[in-house]
Amino acid sequence: MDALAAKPAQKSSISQTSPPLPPPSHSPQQPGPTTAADSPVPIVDFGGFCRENDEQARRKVAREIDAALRTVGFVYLRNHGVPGETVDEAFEWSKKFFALPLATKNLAPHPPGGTHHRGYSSPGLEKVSQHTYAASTIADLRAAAPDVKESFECGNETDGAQPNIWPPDAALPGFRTAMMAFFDQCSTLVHAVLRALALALSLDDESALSAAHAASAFQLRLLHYPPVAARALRQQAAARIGAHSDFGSLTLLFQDAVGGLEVESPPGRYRPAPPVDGAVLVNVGDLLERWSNGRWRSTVHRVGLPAHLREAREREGEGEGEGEDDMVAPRYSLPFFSAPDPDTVIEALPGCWDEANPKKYPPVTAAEYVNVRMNAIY
Ligand SMILES: O=C(O)CCC(=O)C(=O)O
Ligand SMILES: [Fe+2]
Repeated sequence: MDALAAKPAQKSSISQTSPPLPPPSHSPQQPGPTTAADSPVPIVDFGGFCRENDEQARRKVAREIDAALRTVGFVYLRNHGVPGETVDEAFEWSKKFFALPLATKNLAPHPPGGTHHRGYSSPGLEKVSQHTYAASTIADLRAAAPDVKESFECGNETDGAQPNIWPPDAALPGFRTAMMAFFDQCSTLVHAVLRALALALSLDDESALSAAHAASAFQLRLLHYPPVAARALRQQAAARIGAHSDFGSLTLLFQDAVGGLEVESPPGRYRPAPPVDGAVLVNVGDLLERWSNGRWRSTVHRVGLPAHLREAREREGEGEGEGEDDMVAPRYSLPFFSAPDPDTVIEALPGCWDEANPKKYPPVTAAEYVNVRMNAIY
């Protein structure tokens, strides 16, 4: 199947007869319990959504996720259904992959350009940015503050538009099978969260959003941020991942214990989104923000100095202090990006617009939008 081949764009037939669910009883400005003292990201127990016969519990979860995505654009889900051992194993495989010699990793090279996003990218190949720049500008940005990371991308084995690029099986036997098993678990979770979002909007068909992702042409990314001098991150001579928003609909993020992820919420202020034991972080991408007519926020985020190191520094004052030359521990994370099927026309969903709140964005197909963004980062 050629998922990105130009099929005629199909009009969305997603419909809704009742208004979206009302927000939860706590104010949307304070959408529920959060984790670190200064983290704005709420924690929701997703287990209730999986209780098929408990409509009240399912609606409560849908309302809580809706409230979090409307305010912060990020939410932690507990009891998300991806077994803890599976997540741990995925991290182990990622560590084994990145521990291979560079020459072996380069046997699965990421192709040049941004349209075939698979395989291994060595440190410095990708510079994530929020905007579409000319190639020379991207080169300048990279030289000024390189993203100190390496990555491996893989997708659905059925995605003919972007075939996977694996290292030879003998280099890491079992890697491919394990990655695809993890991929399937993550896909299942994305489809479940999409059902919760459809319920939040009171769409007639709870599977309408999930159905618009029927091809599951998603992307699993293994990320390794090697140790880096705290000073370089502080002085912005290097970045782990620069400030950006994601392109697609929903991103799942599993992170190790190191920390350093920050979300820009409220606008103009970065606050931590630290690892939460047993929870997955879920965030909205640009296409879902457009599709929801801005109801759900695609929030800018970045990875830099872990909060405890920044706090220590603040306590020491701004001068050259102890720990200035410290190395920040290596960090591993596993983002999983979903996007609607390429020919899906992204325009305001029912329940997300009316006369008082008209459609904000012109329609665009998922493929058109993602291609513009992808070409800006390689
Ligand atoms: O490594 C992380 O925690 C974040 C990664 C991320 O934001 C991305 O790959 O888009
Ligand atoms: Fe991201």
